[in-house]
Amino acid sequence: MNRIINGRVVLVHKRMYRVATSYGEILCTVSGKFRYQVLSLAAYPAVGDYVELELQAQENKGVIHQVLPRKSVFSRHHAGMKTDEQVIATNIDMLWIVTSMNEDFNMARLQRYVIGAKQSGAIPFIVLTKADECHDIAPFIQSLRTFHTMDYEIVSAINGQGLQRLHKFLQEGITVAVVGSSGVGKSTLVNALLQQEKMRTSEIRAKDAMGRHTTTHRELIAVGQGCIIDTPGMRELQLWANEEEITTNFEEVERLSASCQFRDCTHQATIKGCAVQQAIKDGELAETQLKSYFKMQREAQLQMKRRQEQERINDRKRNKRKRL
Ligand SMILES: Nc1nc2c(ncn2[C@@H]2O[C@H](COP(=O)(O)OP(=O)(O)OP(=O)(O)O)[C@@H](O)[C@H]2O)c(=O)[nH]1
Ligand SMILES: [Zn+2]
Repeated sequence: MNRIINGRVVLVHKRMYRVATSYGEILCTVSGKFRYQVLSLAAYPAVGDYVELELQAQENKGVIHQVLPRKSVFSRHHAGMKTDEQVIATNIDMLWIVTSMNEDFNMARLQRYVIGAKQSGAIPFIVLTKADECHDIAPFIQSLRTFHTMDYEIVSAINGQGLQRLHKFLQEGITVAVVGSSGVGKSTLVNALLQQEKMRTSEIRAKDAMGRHTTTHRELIAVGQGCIIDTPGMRELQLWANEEEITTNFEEVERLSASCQFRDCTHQATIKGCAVQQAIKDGELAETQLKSYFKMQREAQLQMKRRQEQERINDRKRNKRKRL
């Protein structure tokens, strides 16, 4: 009987998984039984997952038997396809939504990431990059007012601005996923954080199955006391079909809620001091816009519930098979 151990997935490459364990990094596949029992692509191991694996007699090889329940999931969906969920990172505490302060800055895209982040169960945080090249940061900060409840940091990987403050988030047991469009500076930022620790990044950056360094695949790396998951730039982060409309309404309601009397205001008609309801009375906001906002929130909750239900079904199936 081979030894069964726990580990955490640090890199996924095709159907190979690199897993960090107390025995070092083990290159794994999933067991035949896992493949047979798995109900959706989203249930396969993803970066950040804690897994149970069986060490093979052959050195540094293993077989994954089980993915342990996920505490948070950042995923991307394809419009019109219910089951097509692509898991980007799991078990994350904080999501750094990275965007550069230049012509690539795109509010609609940023909002999509914020909505996705809120859905994931991790705390969203905005990182504005390339401060060294930006002559006027004011308009970018101004745009962020939309997300009144969210914190942000202005950084530069070139002159080191803001890096120390980001580094402080990397406490023991904390996992941060870095997301954002291609070219905004995610990998450069992660490298800069590592360099601040005076570590040789070449040794830390994960290698693929052939031993080559790779930047095209997601990876989890130890930084400070915590972990960072660097994700590849996503060309699009599709959440819902009528996104345009949803994000506009989202922006409106979020902006107005900054003036609500209570920070956790639910914007119902019966609530005192609600700026959103006031705006409806004043004719500044259409009731349908608020309805659309509520609908989006319900959908997000539903998605969360579906995921939890799926976990339960998977668990039950696994237990049943164990008894057979
Ligand atoms: N001036 C300046 N350039 C930066 C900074 N950070 C990154 N860059 C440049 O921006 C380009 C893209 O940086 P990457 O780190 O590869 O971007 P990424 O977000 O990881 O991109 P993907 O891997 O495609 O998702 C590179 O040419 C970097 O040198 C910064 O703080 N200041
Ligand atoms: Zn309100």
